[in-house]
Amino acid sequence: MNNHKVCVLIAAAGMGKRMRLSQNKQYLPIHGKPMIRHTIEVFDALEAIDKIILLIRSGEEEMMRNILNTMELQHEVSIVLGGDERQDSIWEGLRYLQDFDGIILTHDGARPFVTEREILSVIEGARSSGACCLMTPMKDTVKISEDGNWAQFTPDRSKLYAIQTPQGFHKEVLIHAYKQAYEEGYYGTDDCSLVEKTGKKIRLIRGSYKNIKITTPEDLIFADAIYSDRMEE
Ligand SMILES: Nc1ccn([C@@H]2O[C@H](COP(=O)(O)OP(=O)(O)OP(=O)(O)O)[C@@H](O)[C@H]2O)c(=O)n1
Ligand SMILES: C[C@](O)(CO)[C@H](O)COP(=O)(O)O
Repeated sequence: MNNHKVCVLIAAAGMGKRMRLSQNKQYLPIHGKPMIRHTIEVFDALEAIDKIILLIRSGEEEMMRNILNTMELQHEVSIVLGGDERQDSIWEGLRYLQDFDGIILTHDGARPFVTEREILSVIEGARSSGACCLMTPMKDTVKISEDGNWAQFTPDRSKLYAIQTPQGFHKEVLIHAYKQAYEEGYYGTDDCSLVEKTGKKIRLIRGSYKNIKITTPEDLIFADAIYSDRMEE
């Protein structure tokens, strides 16, 4: 698998409802540049990446093309329309990649602070294990509740990991998992959960607490701090 090509599917076709804005959060500025541009730049800088596919919302083609036109890209970036849920968007990317064979990375456009080192570790994990993702050990105590009002129980924190993207797969592993998920009507919040359901084990790779997903408004405060910290490194 060492010589196999690597393609990244960047999911940017969400609404960003939890940001409570009238626009898709992908275009919000972080230190003067749209969030999605930061994300694309990290992957574009890597020689280990062969293809970049951007999953976007219908109606946002011009906005995305304008951003790409202002960048000095090393890679050709293809734009593909996403679907209703994140899973549907990734599936559209997989359908677009029918002739591609190799390693597929999936990444959230809303995780602009991923590093080159983390991406390379996921490519290596995908090559050696077939399926992997970045994680960080849980820092908080987690409770299970059916209704959000009353706690049922507290899982053992030493066995809990917060899962991030990129997630990396041999293409056939991911395609098999997606087909099975759609047959079973299963929707997951990440790609690894679909692969787990096929019985395949997922390799967990230690990531960084800085690889946050911009999800709610206060994440922009953390984003500014992480960006400033990076500039000082
Ligand atoms: N139909 C969708 C839904 C989500 N995503 C992408 O998946 C990533 C992770 O999803 P999330 O943070 O939940 O983003 P949104 O769906 O945009 O946010 P919300 O759930 O608050 O609406 C984001 O980069 C988002 O653009 C996507 O490509 N297609
Ligand atoms: C894939 C993911 O980033 C893993 O943490 C996340 O689950 C996607 O975002 P969502 O908020 O769950 O849609």
